[in-house]
Amino acid sequence: MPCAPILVTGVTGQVGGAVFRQAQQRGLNIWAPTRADLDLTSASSIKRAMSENALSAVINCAAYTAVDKAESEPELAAQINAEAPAILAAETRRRGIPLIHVSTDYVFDGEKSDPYIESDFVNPINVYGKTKQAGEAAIQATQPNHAIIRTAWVLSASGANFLNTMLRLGAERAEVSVVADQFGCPTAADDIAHALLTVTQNLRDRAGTWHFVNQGSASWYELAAFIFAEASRRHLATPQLRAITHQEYPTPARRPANSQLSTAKFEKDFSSAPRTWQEAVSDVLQQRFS
Ligand SMILES: NC(=O)C1=CN([C@@H]2O[C@H](COP(=O)(O)OP(=O)(O)OC[C@H]3O[C@@H](n4cnc5c(N)ncnc54)[C@H](OP(=O)(O)O)[C@@H]3O)[C@@H](O)[C@H]2O)C=CC1
Ligand SMILES: Cc1cn([C@H]2C[C@H](O)[C@@H](COP(=O)(O)OP(=O)(O)O[C@H]3O[C@@H](C)C(=O)[C@@H](O)[C@H]3O)O2)c(=O)[nH]c1=O
Ligand SMILES: [Mg+2]
Repeated sequence: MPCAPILVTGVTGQVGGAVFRQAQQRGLNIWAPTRADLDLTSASSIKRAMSENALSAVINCAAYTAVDKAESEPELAAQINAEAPAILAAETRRRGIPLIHVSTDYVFDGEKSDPYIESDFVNPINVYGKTKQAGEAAIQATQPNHAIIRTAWVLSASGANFLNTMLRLGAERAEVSVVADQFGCPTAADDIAHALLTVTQNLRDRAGTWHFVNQGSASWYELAAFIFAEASRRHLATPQLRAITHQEYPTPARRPANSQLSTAKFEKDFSSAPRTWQEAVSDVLQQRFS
């Protein structure tokens, strides 16, 4: 009997799109409805979509990801990032299938100086982070058969992300200023997708939270400098890049000063080590310019 499909949400996004493409390459049976067929703001839409098919697992890649806008739309962000995962948790539990859920480094406050491990205290400092943390908590309380994969600073060739913002601003302006006092782990959507499929296929009776990011860390400024150096190598015009503090770049949402994640647990449990962020970002730029 062929295996029932894996439901993947967020297929029009960076991570969901990459999961969909890689799953197809692996010959997996995937069902990836868009928002029109599965609207995460509607409990009845989620339940209806899930009852249309027998499913073997759910990978939830959809989210409200506009960090600054979330500060003025907290209810909508909570519906998508907290209430929808709670419903997915209840529905997957009822069906006896695992829920693989994507979460974020922004569940941490950024006060730690070392990379965060999975058991570290969560203390989100913005609305987006609070709603993502509430989603994690709902899943942990409802569905024993789950994997929460926290990732960070997601980049892809076509998505709405920092890399594409920098390339756009770099083409428009002579000078670009970027904060140099917030540190994290830039990560390619393709690498996260690979990790999510590895977890989905090897979860067995394990449950829990794992961190997955590309290796190494950078400030947003260092990431911008790397992106422009690679662009310049390809003979594109690049701006003067200026390092600033986060106080010099006021935003509606506060962001953690250090949200590096340790991947030691993922590497041990899934026998797989991520590549460096520089390799991953080079790859994204290669795709972007080809
Ligand atoms: N982007 C990042 O830097 C990071 C992301 N993450 C997490 O990774 C996951 C994937 O993020 P990423 O791929 O970057 O996200 P994107 O912003 O690229 O995509 C979000 C996806 O969610 C879908 N979505 C939003 N609202 C709804 C809704 N009401 N009903 C159905 N679908 C909806 C969007 O659909 P539509 O196209 O219709 O809007 C889109 O497919 C998320 O859980 C996010 O929190 C974690 C760390 C960093
Ligand atoms: C556009 C721009 C941003 N910045 C700063 C603002 C901010 O501190 C930092 C990054 O801004 P962005 O809005 O691109 O990134 P942000 O939305 O904070 O990215 C986050 O998204 C969510 C979904 C996550 O889960 C996180 O892991 C993280 O990737 O760069 C500058 O300093 N100069 C600029 O020109
Ligand atoms: Mg953003």
